[in-house]
Amino acid sequence: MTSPLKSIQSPHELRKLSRSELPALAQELRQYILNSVSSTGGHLSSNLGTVELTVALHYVFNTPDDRLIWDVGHQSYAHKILTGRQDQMAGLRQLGGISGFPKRSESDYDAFGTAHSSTSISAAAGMAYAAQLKHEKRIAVAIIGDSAMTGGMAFEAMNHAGTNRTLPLVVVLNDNDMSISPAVGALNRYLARLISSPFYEATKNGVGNVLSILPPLKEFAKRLETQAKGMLVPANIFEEFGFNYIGPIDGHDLDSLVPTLENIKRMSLEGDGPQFLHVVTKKGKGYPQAEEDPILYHGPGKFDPLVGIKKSAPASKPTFTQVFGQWLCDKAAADERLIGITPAMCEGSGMGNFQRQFPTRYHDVGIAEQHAVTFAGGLACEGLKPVVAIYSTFLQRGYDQLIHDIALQDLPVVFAIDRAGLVGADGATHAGSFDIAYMRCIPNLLVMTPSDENEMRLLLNTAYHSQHPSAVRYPRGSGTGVQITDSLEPVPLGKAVIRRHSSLENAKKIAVLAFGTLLQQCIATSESLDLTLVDMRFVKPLDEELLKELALTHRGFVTIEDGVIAGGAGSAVQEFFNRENIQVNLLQLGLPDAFIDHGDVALLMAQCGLDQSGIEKAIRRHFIA
Ligand SMILES: Cc1ncc(C[n+]2csc(CCOP(=O)(O)OP(=O)(O)O)c2C)c(N)n1
Ligand SMILES: CC(=O)[C@@H](O)[C@H](O)COP(=O)(O)O
Ligand SMILES: [Mg+2]
Repeated sequence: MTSPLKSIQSPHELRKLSRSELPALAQELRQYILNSVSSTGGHLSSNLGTVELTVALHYVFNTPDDRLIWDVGHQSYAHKILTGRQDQMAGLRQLGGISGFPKRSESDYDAFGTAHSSTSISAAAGMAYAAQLKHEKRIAVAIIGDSAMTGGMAFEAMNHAGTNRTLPLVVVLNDNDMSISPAVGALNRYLARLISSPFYEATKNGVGNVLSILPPLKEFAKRLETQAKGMLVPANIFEEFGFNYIGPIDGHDLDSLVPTLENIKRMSLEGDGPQFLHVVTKKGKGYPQAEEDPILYHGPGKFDPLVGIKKSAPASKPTFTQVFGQWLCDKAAADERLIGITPAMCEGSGMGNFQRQFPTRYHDVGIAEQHAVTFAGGLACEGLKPVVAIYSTFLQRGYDQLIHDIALQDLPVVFAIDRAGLVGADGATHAGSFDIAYMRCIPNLLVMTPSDENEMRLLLNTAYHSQHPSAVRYPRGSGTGVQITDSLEPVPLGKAVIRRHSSLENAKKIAVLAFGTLLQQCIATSESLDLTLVDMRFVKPLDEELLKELALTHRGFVTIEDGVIAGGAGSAVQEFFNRENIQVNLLQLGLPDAFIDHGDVALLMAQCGLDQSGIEKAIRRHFIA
């Protein structure tokens, strides 16, 4: 039997199929995704849940002329497979392979690069406005998840777009009642009410049933399939924002999806203004283990699909995230003022145990980093001790709040910044490359860079005991396996630690000033080249006394950090020496002024010259050659 999927190298082939052939294609596509992702790792449950929706969207809309913008984009594998990248899925998220998110440089069908949540409606609105202005008959479609809708940007976009009564914009809300964790917030409750309406109950058994619950409103028959609900019940929030709300409909039923989307397309082209389709899907659909546990299967590594993910024995070396989670619980047990906050990254930030042990002091605020930061500020004003656990890349979303609401008011909020440095498979959109540079320029904010997981715990204590806003940044993945203290005591603020003294004569001594875990990559080199090795611990405040002392006896300095060189810790050291009018020969090592794509972290760091041999080569080239 021919494989419909194999014959599809673009949506043009897809659109030649009859509607009755689509369910078989969807089933094959789902199996292909399961087989592919289980062998490469990647985002799974969200992709299994959007198979039919993706087929229907490319079947109905004239892509790539009609634009599809996938919010977050972690659910875009079916889209990638249907748009000519089926054979590239084997290289998903690997060095030189395709991205795990839509990427404009990868395909004409990837209308907008996504990965950070809640941007799709803004981008689609821009494209719709452009089509309107240029009198082009094209529609921009944003596909956004129920949790991504909790990102304020989504409503900023709807507020703006909703006033344009002829805008060719379509928003498809993919409502699976899940974020990575269970969905949270008032919006989630509101959506649940919309779904619990009799209208949806009826449509679950086919659109025809809808007629059975509606009075014989002949004059509306023409539009029943699409907006019956809006005619019969009070306007809902999306209609109040100026969108024509349709649904909710079953997001796995192609016999509902296709005709409804065809009607929406027609209304949009007829100038009926912004349309909002609410579809209900199941995260993990079609793979029982993922349906059962969509959290575990949100972003799995490689696994045997016949068996499912096997709970692995605890690793010999805990991850930085796990060490943070343990510290958080220990600190919370010792201090009832501690409040733990996550913007929708509970598991990823290691807060599962804290949530279970301290439910009243745990806040998952949804995908709302701006709110998370300022909410913490409010708590701090009232004498509580908020700890915001946040990925480096996602803190970028709350940058003004960090400056304006926290640092400017010198509020003692702790920022536990995970995924600092390169993150690997998620690539440039998720790299924590910029946090040292973007934080060290902020007055009052203390910036700490632990060199291992034990140091992280000590610096978290130091941050917690500080009267100022404080950030501790640490990388994704395992620590060094160092013995971890159970201390809850701080270390002296701003004090660096000399890990090794050079035995060379003063005129030949070189000091490596390590900020963070790259210190580990410098140990062997400092031995082989007889260097002084300093664990700087603090980017702000710098250990200025130590720097002055070292400048008296060392002919050269190397700074090293897993953040961008531009404006990073090395620049702080250079600025200090300049301010003190101390002439030094300083080599700054760190990430280049570039976006670093996805791939194995070790390979990427080697490419950046930040592995052991690269570091040694740079030092030799600068000081010894
Ligand atoms: C600004 C931002 N914060 C957090 C994340 C991490 N993140 C990725 S997917 C996801 C949940 C998305 O939920 P939803 O939009 O409902 O899509 P689903 O996974 O349910 O398909 C989160 C929190 C992100 N990508 N961007
Ligand atoms: C799509 C998204 O933003 C998250 O799922 C992210 O990929 C999680 O990253 P970690 O795997 O590092 O927790
Ligand atoms: Mg969801």
